[in-house]
Amino acid sequence: MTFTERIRQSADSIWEKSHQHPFVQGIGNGTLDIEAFKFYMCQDYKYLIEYSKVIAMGTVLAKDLDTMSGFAKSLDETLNFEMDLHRQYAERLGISKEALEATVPGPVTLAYSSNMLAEAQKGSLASLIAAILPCAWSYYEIGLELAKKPGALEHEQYGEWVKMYSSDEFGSIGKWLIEKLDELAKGCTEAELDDLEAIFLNTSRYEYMFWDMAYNRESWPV
Ligand SMILES: Cc1ncc(C[n+]2csc(CCO)c2C)c(N)n1
Repeated sequence: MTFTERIRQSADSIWEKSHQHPFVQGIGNGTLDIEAFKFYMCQDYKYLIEYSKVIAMGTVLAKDLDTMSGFAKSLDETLNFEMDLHRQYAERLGISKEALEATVPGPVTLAYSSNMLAEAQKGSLASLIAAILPCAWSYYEIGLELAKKPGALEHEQYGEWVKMYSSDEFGSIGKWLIEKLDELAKGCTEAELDDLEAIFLNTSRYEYMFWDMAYNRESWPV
């Protein structure tokens, strides 16, 4: 079993809860309240800004040009492709560019992005990848699952979302990160692997919490 197969297996019960979450299911069958989706889009936009900074740190921590180049490509894709989806949705849903950018990150968004940045700052590329891998990987898994549902890809509101996250482009980012982490894991001690697994599990939990936060449109209590 590869290292990423091992951590995917230990995160299975968390990922299953994300797959079954009413927000995710609602995107797939088209019943999600559009107000929850708008809330999600705005929070996710702020999240992706911080995610982009983590990816940029990947280029700094990379030990070879190929890896630097992979992170640079992923940075470009996040800022100019994935975030374009959000900008287009915002326009269509009547959210101005200013309002999108002025979104105040809620507690889960802030905790999640701060945790990724903190793991990246520990200075090892393996920790950084363990902290971001569930993002790319779980969205691709969810995208592929939802794309199988009748009508999901053609849905007036959520079809574009399902199309983007089930696309080969997104799949290949996840696969690239999986390969990198498996390569790096070969040089790690068992204690280091346990640390990486814990980082991966925490991000998996935050992914679940992000769906839940969006579904409940949760912001600061005071
Ligand atoms: C909370 C949250 N988690 C994951 C993603 C998806 N995602 C983030 S970065 C990336 C890979 C390349 O850009 C993917 C697929 C998201 N949008 N929001």
